[in-house]
Amino acid sequence: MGRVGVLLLNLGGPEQIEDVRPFLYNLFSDPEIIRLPFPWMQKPLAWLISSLRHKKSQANYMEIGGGSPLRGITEEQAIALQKSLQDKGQDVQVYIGMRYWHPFTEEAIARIKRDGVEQLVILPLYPQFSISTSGSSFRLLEKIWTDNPSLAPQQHTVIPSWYQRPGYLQAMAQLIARELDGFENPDQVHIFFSAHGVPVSYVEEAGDPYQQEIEECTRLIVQTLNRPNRHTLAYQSRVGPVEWLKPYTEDAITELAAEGINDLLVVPISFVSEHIETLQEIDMEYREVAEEAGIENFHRVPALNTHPVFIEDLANLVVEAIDAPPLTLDQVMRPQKNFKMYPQERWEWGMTTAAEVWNGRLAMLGFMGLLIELISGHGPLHFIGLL
Ligand SMILES: C=CC1=C(C)c2cc3[nH]c(cc4nc(cc5[nH]c(cc1n2)c(C)c5CCC(=O)O)C(CCC(=O)O)=C4C)c(C)c3C=C
Ligand SMILES: [Fe+2]
Ligand SMILES: [Fe+2]
Repeated sequence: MGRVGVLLLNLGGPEQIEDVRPFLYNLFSDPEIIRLPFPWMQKPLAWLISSLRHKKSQANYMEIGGGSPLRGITEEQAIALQKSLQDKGQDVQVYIGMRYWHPFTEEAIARIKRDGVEQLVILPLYPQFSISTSGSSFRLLEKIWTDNPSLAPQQHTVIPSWYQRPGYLQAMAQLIARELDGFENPDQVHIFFSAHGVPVSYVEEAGDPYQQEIEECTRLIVQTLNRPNRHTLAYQSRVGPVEWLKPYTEDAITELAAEGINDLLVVPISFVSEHIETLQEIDMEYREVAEEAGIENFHRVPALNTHPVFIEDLANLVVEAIDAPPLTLDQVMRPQKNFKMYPQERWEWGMTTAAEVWNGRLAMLGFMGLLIELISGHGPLHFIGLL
């Protein structure tokens, strides 16, 4: 066996307040985050959204100290994983490839090439697969290696998702049990699983398995926890005007409060590190929603970060992947290529789904034109004197 490397894939986050705008630009430039019919629209729209959103986003990052802790935590996870692999007799180098901020995936691939890694294990730090997260990073890797085949390692294997791993489930159950036992009446606490949302169209039109994996993951954590508490699953962090997976976290919290729930324990489940959505959105925004709705005791389970049971399980997962027959990017991405993706749809006449989608697209184009005109002060409506 040649030199082995592990590539940890993650989202990345702005490290300082000035990074927020270019970070948002990178995020919205990703066609897996905003699915548009024409590639040429992607960059102008990314520029527009990052320009309109960055102030609000910066204010949120200011509330957690001016930047995302994601890079630091991911680096600690990489060090802990490498150590755990060494303890198992595996001489493996661990790399980090972020999708939207430093260290970028491209940088990681250059280092992997320079170090002469021959066999690469690709491990996303997202327990559940989504087109918008792991899928996006896989697509980027595919592109890097297609554009420059000399950068590809001799052999690679992909771990698409791993939410059903026993160590991950045990670590989550341990953290939940510890928080439950901090309440006065642990059995009366309502456990509230809050997953990052995605637009409904990802699941219903593009075939994203994310919702199904989140539901299954919640079921397995509850089973592993083996406590009598009631629980709810809801989706947070909605962005933009389209419909996202429901119930929305804020609505579900308000409904539970109306039912008379007094003790709520929030469990973030789509991400294994502390980040803006746990530290600001849950700890500040949703806490306020809950308290205003009458919930007296609002607690949150910390993210796994470098929980030893979790890291040990990741190391076992890597060892198993090294020994198993490889699962290539092509094999993992092939089912996605058969999904109904917007730009590849075939046209049929009448009020078909495709017609509705095109109505939506044209309306969106008009809306974008209007926004650009409102911001720039130039355009056809100004020309004919309507603005
Ligand atoms: C599994 C986790 C995540 C999914 C699924 C996901 C989908 C998704 N996200 C956006 C838009 C934004 N995400 C932002 C930050 C962000 N997203 C995730 C995770 C998932 N996203 C994380 C961990 C972070 C935070 C990184 C950090 O800085 O700590 C942001 C920026 C923050 C903000 O302005 O609110 C946006 C915007 C979409 C549109 C989407 C699915 C289509
Ligand atoms: Fe996100
Ligand atoms: Fe948010």
